[in-house]
Amino acid sequence: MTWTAAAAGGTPYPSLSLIDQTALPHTLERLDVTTVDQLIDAIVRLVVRGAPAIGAAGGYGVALAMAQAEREGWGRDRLDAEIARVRAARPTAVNLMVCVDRVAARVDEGITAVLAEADAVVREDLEANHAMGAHGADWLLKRVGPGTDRPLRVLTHCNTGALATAGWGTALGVIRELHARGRIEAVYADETRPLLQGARLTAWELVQEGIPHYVQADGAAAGTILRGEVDAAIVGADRIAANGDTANKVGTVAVALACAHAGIPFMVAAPTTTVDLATATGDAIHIELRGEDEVLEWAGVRTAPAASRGHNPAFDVTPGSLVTALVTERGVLEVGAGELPGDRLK
Ligand SMILES: CSC[C@H]1O[C@H](OP(=O)(O)O)[C@H](O)[C@@H]1O
Repeated sequence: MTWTAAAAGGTPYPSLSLIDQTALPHTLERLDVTTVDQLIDAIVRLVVRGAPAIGAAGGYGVALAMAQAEREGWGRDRLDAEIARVRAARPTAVNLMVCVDRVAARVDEGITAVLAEADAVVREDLEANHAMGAHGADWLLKRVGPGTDRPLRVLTHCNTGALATAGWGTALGVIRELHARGRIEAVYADETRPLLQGARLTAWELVQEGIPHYVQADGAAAGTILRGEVDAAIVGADRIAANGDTANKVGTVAVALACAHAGIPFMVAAPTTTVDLATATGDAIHIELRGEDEVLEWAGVRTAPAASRGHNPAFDVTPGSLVTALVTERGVLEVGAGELPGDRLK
């Protein structure tokens, strides 16, 4: 995502340019937003998505609100209310709240300071992803096939790559690092119903990088794991509670349960901006319920009978006891073995 000041970009107003992830993998398009409403719509429609990416977009959203406030003559109360709307655009990924709060704290210093803080959020996330990739790869290579140089077969769920972050990725960042070290045999990418972030976005990123992979139905994941066809599962997170319970894309907890039964590592990779020590357990995490039509139709074509209702939680919570390894930019915690996020991660 890139910020363009009105003078520089030719747009009549300062704008935030976003890759439109709803158009991938077939077309690479950008959406330029200039208002708070347009940014919120882009977050809700998953034009921009992924916990760190919506956190970064939220940070720039503070600058967008300030520019709109100047154009439209808002007072400070209206500006604060509009920033709060950005903060609340999606409820589960704590990165959105953390990053908006961090950047909004500099509003009184003016838009240049706000943009500098939003840029810092992006820079730090990219640095965190590379650090996470190295920590995660180091841990996995010690744990799986120790003493051998055999490549790994890994499973991942949803999209946790450059599209979902400031770049490189979280779980997909670990996979990129393993590939760079010549240690990936194949990636099994869950398609990730209902919006297909895996089939559309993770597969697109893996193709860009030449990383061998298979797209599979979400329902195939447990069988793939129990048949011993993968060595580990690596997923992202949207909010990690103080006890290690982890909210992530719906379907993740099934992967964790299968890994536990098969005795293979279930790794969560997330920056410390995703750890929410103020939330004690996963029971307190607000799980976003999305529109019924996302599960009742595809590409605007109804797939279920007209009389059917849809149940569409966007996330589920994996108990910390099932998390073999939590990887952040600060290192690896073996949550399932009793190590907890706590202050060590802040
Ligand atoms: C790198 S965090 C990505 C995280 O966000 C995704 O959710 P969504 O596509 O709805 O934004 C999914 O839970 C991923 O693990």
